[in-house]
Amino acid sequence: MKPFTHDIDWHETVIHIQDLYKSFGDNHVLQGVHLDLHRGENIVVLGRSGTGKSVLIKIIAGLLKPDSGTVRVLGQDVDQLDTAGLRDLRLKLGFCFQHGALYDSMTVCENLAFPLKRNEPGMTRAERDRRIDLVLEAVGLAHTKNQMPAELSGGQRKRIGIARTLILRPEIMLYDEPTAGLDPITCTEINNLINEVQGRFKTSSIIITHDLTCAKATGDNIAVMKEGRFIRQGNFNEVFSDGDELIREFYDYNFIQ
Ligand SMILES: Nc1ncnc2c1ncn2[C@@H]1O[C@H](COP(=O)(O)OP(=O)(O)OP(=O)(O)O)[C@@H](O)[C@H]1O
Repeated sequence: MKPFTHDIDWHETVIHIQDLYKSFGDNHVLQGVHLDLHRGENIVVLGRSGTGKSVLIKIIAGLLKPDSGTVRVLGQDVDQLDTAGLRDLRLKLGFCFQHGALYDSMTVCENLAFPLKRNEPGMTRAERDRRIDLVLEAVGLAHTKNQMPAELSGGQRKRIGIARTLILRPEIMLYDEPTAGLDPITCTEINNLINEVQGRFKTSSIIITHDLTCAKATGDNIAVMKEGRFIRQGNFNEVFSDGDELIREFYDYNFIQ
């Protein structure tokens, strides 16, 4: 299990979700979700395909409206925010998409400069270069600065994707299947990087995954979603205690290190 992270501030909740419901017609996707993410904490959300993990993330980012319930992010009720408020909030949320979402026609450096130019137009070139060097060093890929994404391995692309998210200094990281499609050694490297980011940048994170090894390595807490709600929450050992029939299915399709 992940060693206890001492930097978690259990008194400060950065995401508070209560009694969250969301349906699409007869498809009742979220049916009473509760979740508290504390400052500095990594929560892993485990759930099979189609259980509503992406819908939950979209509601947190204000991209989808819930039918009912409370969604408070960094002290603000998301459904009370106007367009400008939502834009400001989203700048504090760092999305790490499954496929890295890099621009293939730009170098690594240009990929990292792009969000800065768009969101921090007043920044000088020297400041931008410093910020780029810092995040590249943080993900261990300073030497790839002038390379094209096509020249990188899958694991390196993931790392650059994480660097590009970090460059805007988000308070909360949202990782969508960070280890999907990677070999076991690269998975371990990405899990370690997620923990390094947590320690170094003091981010709080929601990590969506099907990968139990990733859950065990990165989660301070694990929340297991089934049929629209979290059926188990706690640290890895609490959630995956022996003989729990409800979550046994996760062991059936995972190899756990
Ligand atoms: N905009 C939408 N309109 C209608 N139905 C939607 C919409 N978005 C999601 N759904 C439905 O909500 C359910 C949950 O989808 P969601 O994408 O959140 O699943 P998931 O848990 O993220 O799955 P996966 O692990 O495969 O990404 C699915 O049945 C999906 O069809």
